[in-house]
Amino acid sequence: MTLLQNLLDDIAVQGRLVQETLVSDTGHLFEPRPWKTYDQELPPRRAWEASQKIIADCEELIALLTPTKVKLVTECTANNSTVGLGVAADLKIADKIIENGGEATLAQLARACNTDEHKLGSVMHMLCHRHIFVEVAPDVFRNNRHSYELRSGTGAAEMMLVETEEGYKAGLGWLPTMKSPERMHEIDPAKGAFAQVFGVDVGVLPWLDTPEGANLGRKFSVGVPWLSSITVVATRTDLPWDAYGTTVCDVGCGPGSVILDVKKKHPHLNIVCQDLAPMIPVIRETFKGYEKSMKTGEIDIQVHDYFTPQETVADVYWLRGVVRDYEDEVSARILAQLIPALRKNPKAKVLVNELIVPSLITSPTTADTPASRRLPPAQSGYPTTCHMMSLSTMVLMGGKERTFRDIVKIGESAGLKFSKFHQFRMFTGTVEFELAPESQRPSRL
Ligand SMILES: C[S@@+](CC[C@H](N)C(=O)[O-])C[C@H]1O[C@@H](n2cnc3c(N)ncnc32)[C@H](O)[C@@H]1O
Repeated sequence: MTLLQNLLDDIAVQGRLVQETLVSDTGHLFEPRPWKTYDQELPPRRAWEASQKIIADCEELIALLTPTKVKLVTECTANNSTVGLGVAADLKIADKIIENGGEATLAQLARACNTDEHKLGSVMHMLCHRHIFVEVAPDVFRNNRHSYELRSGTGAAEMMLVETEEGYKAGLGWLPTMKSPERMHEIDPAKGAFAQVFGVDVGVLPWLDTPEGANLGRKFSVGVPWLSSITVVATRTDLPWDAYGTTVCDVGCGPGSVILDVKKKHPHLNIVCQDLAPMIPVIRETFKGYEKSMKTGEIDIQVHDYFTPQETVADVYWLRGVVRDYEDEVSARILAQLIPALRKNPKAKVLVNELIVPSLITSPTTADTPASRRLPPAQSGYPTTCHMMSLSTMVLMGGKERTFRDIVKIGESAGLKFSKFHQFRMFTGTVEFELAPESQRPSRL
């Protein structure tokens, strides 16, 4: 069978599976409201897996049915999708449609935005083709499920603007960084694409505190919580939090909001939040209202440098977005610092939560096999989004996004043993480790 036949057949099979699982809950792209199952909760695992296969196969089908020159032109002009989304976010098109009673003509929108009607039309028509907004009659627009999220108050528009403004600009520094003999191997954000383009010698985070960075800082403060909210449902749902024991230690916890969300869903858990001293007031702010739990020890906030031996004995050590900031040997040093505590509780698990960069291997014998059947199971969902996110975080924040195998290698060199991969119904995932037997640990540990 040809690739075309295989793709069409598989899409039909997986499509039936999604329909059978969701029954009458079939979603929409027209109404200005979320599809609860996919946008606010998580679809049943069976439906999610079938959806992933359909997405992978549809992407491959589109590549197959697109002439080469059209494919390349589409890819090299895809930045204009970013340009258009930036326009919609900045001009608050979603709000203007809502304020106009849920529907607006192009002329009304152009007037309300004080801009050129033809230019705005080019953006709106392009976005409608990408299923963000819907054109219900010639030059008459409404919000659909995706554009509705861009309304004020959600944080989505601010996150879009981080990427469509500073992220977009910083992207131009990626290739020069890759070609620079001095900086090509650097993961330090102060030497990365962002710093190159903005002409600074600091990473993006310290830059937020400068007068020039204040506007990005404002967008970050609203947009990043929105971004975190995407992964939080899978974080609290797609790990067997009830099976690990009673104490979770969040190492390098940041504001602590992620682990608080886990605690809310699994109230029996005691949580220990660890970060450096400057973060403690921020963590305390997150846990305002939980003073009683802090008194009983159910919630403990600790100053801890993760480059020093772990003293808190817990059942799970949760590290989210920590190892991505460092080179392999430094990441391994952080994980190895857990060993003294793991020795005291050898059943404890170490959970490394990151973007798990996907791969799509096509060998000569699988050239006609649909993409969905070639996707390895131990990697993030939404592979295309994961790749985009992975590049965008490295462009803006530096660091190193890794594959499943890369992360397992780091764990093993830290004296841990891989125990399980947890595929989240999301573009992040978790690699679970435990203490390796003494004989399998590197001799220095
Ligand atoms: C990328 S953030 C991740 C935060 C959090 N885990 C999350 O997912 O939102 C890394 C965190 O590690 C903290 N950190 C940096 N160096 C540290 C160190 N040596 N010891 C402990 N925490 C550290 C930072 O303050 C920051 O909160």
